[in-house]
Amino acid sequence: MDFEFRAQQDQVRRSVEELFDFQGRMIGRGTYGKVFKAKRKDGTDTSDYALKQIDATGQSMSNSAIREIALLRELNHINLISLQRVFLSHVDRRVSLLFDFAEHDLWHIIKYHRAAKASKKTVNCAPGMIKSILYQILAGIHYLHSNWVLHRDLKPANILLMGDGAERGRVKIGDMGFARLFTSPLVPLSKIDPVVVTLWYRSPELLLGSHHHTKAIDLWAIGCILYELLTLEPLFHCKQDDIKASSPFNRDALEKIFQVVGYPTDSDWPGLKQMPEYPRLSKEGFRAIHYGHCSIEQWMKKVFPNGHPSFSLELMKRLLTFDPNKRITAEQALCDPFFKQQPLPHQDAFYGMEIPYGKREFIIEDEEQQQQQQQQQQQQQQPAIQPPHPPPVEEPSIQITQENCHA
Ligand SMILES: Cc1ccc(-n2nc(C(C)(C)C)cc2NC(=O)NCCCNC(=O)OC(C)(C)C)cc1
Repeated sequence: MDFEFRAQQDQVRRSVEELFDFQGRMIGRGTYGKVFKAKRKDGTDTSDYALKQIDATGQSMSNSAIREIALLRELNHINLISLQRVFLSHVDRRVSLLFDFAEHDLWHIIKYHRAAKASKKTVNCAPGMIKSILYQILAGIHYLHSNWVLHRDLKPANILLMGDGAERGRVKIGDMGFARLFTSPLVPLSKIDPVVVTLWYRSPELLLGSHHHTKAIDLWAIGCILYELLTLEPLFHCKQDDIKASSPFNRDALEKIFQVVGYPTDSDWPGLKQMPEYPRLSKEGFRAIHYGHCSIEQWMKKVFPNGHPSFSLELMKRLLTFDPNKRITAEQALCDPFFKQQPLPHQDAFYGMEIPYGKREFIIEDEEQQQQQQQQQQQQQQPAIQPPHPPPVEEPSIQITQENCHA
């Protein structure tokens, strides 16, 4: 080791604590460690950052930190969260990753609209909001897939949206990892932590034991997210299976999928009979005749008898296609006529509307205050009335450019 060089480096290297203010501003946590809302101390820039502190004590933690750094430093797309800096502290063996900060995410946005719907409060959303969000998710996933990176865990909590500022209403796809149970089991996990291992976005091939993660698995999840944005209900809402579920087969999730999409015929999905868990389907009593009348058309007609401006049945059917080999790709989806119809997908998903969603709340560490925080969150189920925002600056909507859409 070049001790002189090391000593010299230690002199100039500024620790993350010296450069950033983040104490007491925890906004997320998981098995990896914690996420703080951070701001530069020297005021050179006033923007907020998400500081992810990984306790790289265990071997697995440092491996995942290395994987996250190695992956993210290779990726660069406006619809993916970006890694700004890495801080290694030898003293406390801690790795700190600095990301751009996203004020909102689809888990909180959907939760807000569900609470508003339940309390009969109307919330005015811009008509093109869902189309813009869907387009931006597809653009980010298309970039990932063209770099042979799969997401594997797309769900609302991993779809972040930038708040007011230069990137207002821009989708940033992230991966928040697994949640760790800190709080008392009193409050159901799905109420306090958006990041829950859930089966709701899992494709039929995974539920039937496929061992290969493919790009098609991400597109299935996008189909489920689109449905949930439109109806505020998860499409395949099944009981939260315990995380340690041994076999991938989940009867509740498959039942839900068949009720909505129908039961796949041999011509729909020639590979069905080869799926590892296929024998369990007939063993557990699943029969095609039970779902004869079920189809997405019939299901969506029930949900939207008069149709919906931000909904394309064709695109949803192509996303929720049983056979992964027939499922639409992100590239094909970006070229769907839906995105060429008015309203065109705007680069600001919140264009033409005020942002009604609250800001991220700080998580208080110790136990007794935690109870207090949960009670506070329960009371705040009612959407808070937000201060008026200046109307958005006129911006060009996303043009369907060549790089996005290879027709
Ligand atoms: C081990 C590992 C963990 C995460 C990732 N990963 N992968 C991706 C892509 C490929 C989807 C862009 C992104 C990440 N990492 C993250 O998104 N890290 C979290 C970013 C900061 N956290 C954050 O913003 O959290 C709140 C609670 C404020 C929403 C990679 C590897």
